[in-house]
Amino acid sequence: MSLAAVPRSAFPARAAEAVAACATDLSKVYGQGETRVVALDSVSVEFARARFTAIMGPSGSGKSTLMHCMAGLDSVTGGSARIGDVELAQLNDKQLTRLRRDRVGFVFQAFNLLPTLTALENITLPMDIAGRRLDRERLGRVVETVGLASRLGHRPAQLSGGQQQRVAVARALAARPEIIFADEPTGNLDSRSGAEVLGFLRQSVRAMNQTVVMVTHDPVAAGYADRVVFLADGRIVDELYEPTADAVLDRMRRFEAAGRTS
Ligand SMILES: Nc1ncnc2c1ncn2[C@@H]1O[C@H](COP(=O)(O)OP(=O)(O)OP(=O)(O)O)[C@@H](O)[C@H]1O
Repeated sequence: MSLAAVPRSAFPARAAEAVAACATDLSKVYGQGETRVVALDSVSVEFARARFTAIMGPSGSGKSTLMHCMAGLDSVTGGSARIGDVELAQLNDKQLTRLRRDRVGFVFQAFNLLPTLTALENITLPMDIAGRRLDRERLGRVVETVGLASRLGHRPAQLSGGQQQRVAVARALAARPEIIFADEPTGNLDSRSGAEVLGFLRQSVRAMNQTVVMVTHDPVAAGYADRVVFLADGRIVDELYEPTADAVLDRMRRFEAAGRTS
């Protein structure tokens, strides 16, 4: 393929930034006939390495679908989703499972911890399952970063919601994934615990060069990111670098007003 034929991303990373993951003309359609929904409509976007990117947009705009397609949790209808140089559509189920296990970290709104395991066992579980050697230095650093050193022997029920989410963040970080996808990670937390978790995610980007992509409804949460991309009706409509919560809120209001008049 000639270079001219390579589709350029409509929302590329900044010039000097390496790309950790990207979508090119990515489409996702659910259902057919009367129940047909175009959840993603030709989305092109790059997610820069060692950066914290937030995905925002109104309910139903396609945020979770984009994240799920990029993370190999859902198949795409058209276009391409890549992690590094791996084209997800070309992987079979087994290869996708391995990619998610070895190269991707997840943080969900529900903390998804195993109740019978201690915090430490939850953190190391993915590596145990993968048969990977524990990187003790990394683990120590992660545990210190998320402030869990005194809680490692506790089970999830003995931890607050904020602490449980910190365990989930530590679990995602410990395996040193190429990219972490976080879906509303503060959705179940009070604002103080939420701020802590967001601070740790940001710290992992700054101190450990982690790449984080986070779906959120919350302009305050998006204010922790380096960049916000805005989705509306399955399309990326705008982006904001070095966002503040106020600037994000202002942009969201403008989209909502435009949506009401169009
Ligand atoms: N499994 C599915 N089957 C059918 N339609 C779906 C499915 N998942 C999502 N959709 C539809 O696709 C569109 C985008 O949904 P998605 O969950 O990605 O939006 P979202 O921006 O994450 O919304 P929210 O903020 O409410 O979580 C919506 O219209 C939704 O109803």
